[in-house]
Amino acid sequence: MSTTSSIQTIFRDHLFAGKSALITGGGTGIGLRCARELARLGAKVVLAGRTREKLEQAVAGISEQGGEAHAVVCNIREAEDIESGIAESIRLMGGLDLLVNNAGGQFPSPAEDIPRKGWNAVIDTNLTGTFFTTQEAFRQHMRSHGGAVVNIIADMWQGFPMMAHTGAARAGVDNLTKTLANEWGRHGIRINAVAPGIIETSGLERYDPMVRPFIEEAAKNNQTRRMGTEAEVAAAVTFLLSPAASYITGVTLRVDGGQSIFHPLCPPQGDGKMPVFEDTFDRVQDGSVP
Ligand SMILES: CCCCC/C=C/C(=O)SCCNC(=O)CCNC(=O)[C@H](O)C(C)(C)COP(=O)(O)OP(=O)(O)OC[C@H]1O[C@@H](n2cnc3c(N)ncnc32)[C@H](O)[C@@H]1OP(=O)(O)O
Ligand SMILES: NC(=O)C1=CN([C@@H]2O[C@H](COP(=O)(O)OP(=O)(O)OC[C@H]3O[C@@H](n4cnc5c(N)ncnc54)[C@H](OP(=O)(O)O)[C@@H]3O)[C@@H](O)[C@H]2O)C=CC1
Repeated sequence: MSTTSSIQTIFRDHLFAGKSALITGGGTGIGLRCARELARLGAKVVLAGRTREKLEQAVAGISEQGGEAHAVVCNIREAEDIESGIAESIRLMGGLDLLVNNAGGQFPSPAEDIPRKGWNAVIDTNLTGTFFTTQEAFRQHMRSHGGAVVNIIADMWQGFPMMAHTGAARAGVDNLTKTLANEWGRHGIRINAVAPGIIETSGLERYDPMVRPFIEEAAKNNQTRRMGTEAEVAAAVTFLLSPAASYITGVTLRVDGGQSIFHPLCPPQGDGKMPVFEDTFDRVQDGSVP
């Protein structure tokens, strides 16, 4: 079974024909899933990240299925990388209509133990990197051509215990989403965000395995009683980038099964009756469906 042909999408063929999309952190996980869907719908895509090998593998998968994809090595913690990465993306695709600020990460730690270098790494990636990537996209292309941006943040609405750094950074991006939507609407630019709950991705595997039981327990605290899928996040991103969202800017869409509305008077119960939206490809690969 193929990678892009088997993805679940509710969107029509050629929806993004003629459009150019840059997805940071596009080599893996949520970013790659968004890139696959955008390419499947006709967009040219650039996948940006720090690891060339991962990017090239992802590009090959999309290209095999007839999508147009390119890899751009770019560390969003480095100003020069952002400037040259955006320029290279525009050169490769002939424009930059859509930007998904998905690159990010953090490590679990009690607040009292977070070292300054670790704090700075997380803020530089998730807040500062997101801001300057967006600013550079604006300066080099979107100011004169318009566009649509989606920022990926997180469920930090009640704070983010054990991840104070990323909670602060993502709350900053939520606010930036509103500021930039106000400042740049006059240039024909829409800016929205998606706040995932706990999503089963390659990213979770990068944490110490000792953390996994806590993540699995936490993932039951929503009305679906499970983790979300990459397809469920990508569907929200694709919608916000699409013309169907042409009257939506400055909002954050929560894709968390209701995790962020947890209420102690009515905690989630039962086995989870809501159907999942996912790619059969993922389960075929891991052997869980025949
Ligand atoms: C209930 C759970 C919900 C979870 C919801 C969210 C899930 C996700 O977002 S998963 C997707 C993202 N993936 C990740 O977050 C995992 C990857 N994380 C990282 O790569 C790191 O944590 C990073 C964000 C700090 C980036 O690392 P890197 O670029 O490699 O940065 P440095 O090596 O320069 O590290 C700088 C500095 O950061 C401190 N540090 C890094 N990791 C840890 C750690 N595990 N524990 C404590 N401190 C850490 C440390 O100070 C590092 O400096 P040095 O000690 O000099 O290396
Ligand atoms: N999975 C989840 O439960 C949740 C995830 N999120 C967020 O969603 C986004 C995607 O995560 P997910 O797909 O799960 O995990 P991944 O770890 O698979 O994705 C993160 C991507 O970001 C890239 N990246 C990290 N740092 C940088 C950097 N400095 N410059 C450029 N690229 C970078 C990584 O590639 P490389 O290391 O090669 O650069 C990787 O491709 C992240 O922002 C994550 O924090 C939010 C809430 C929940």
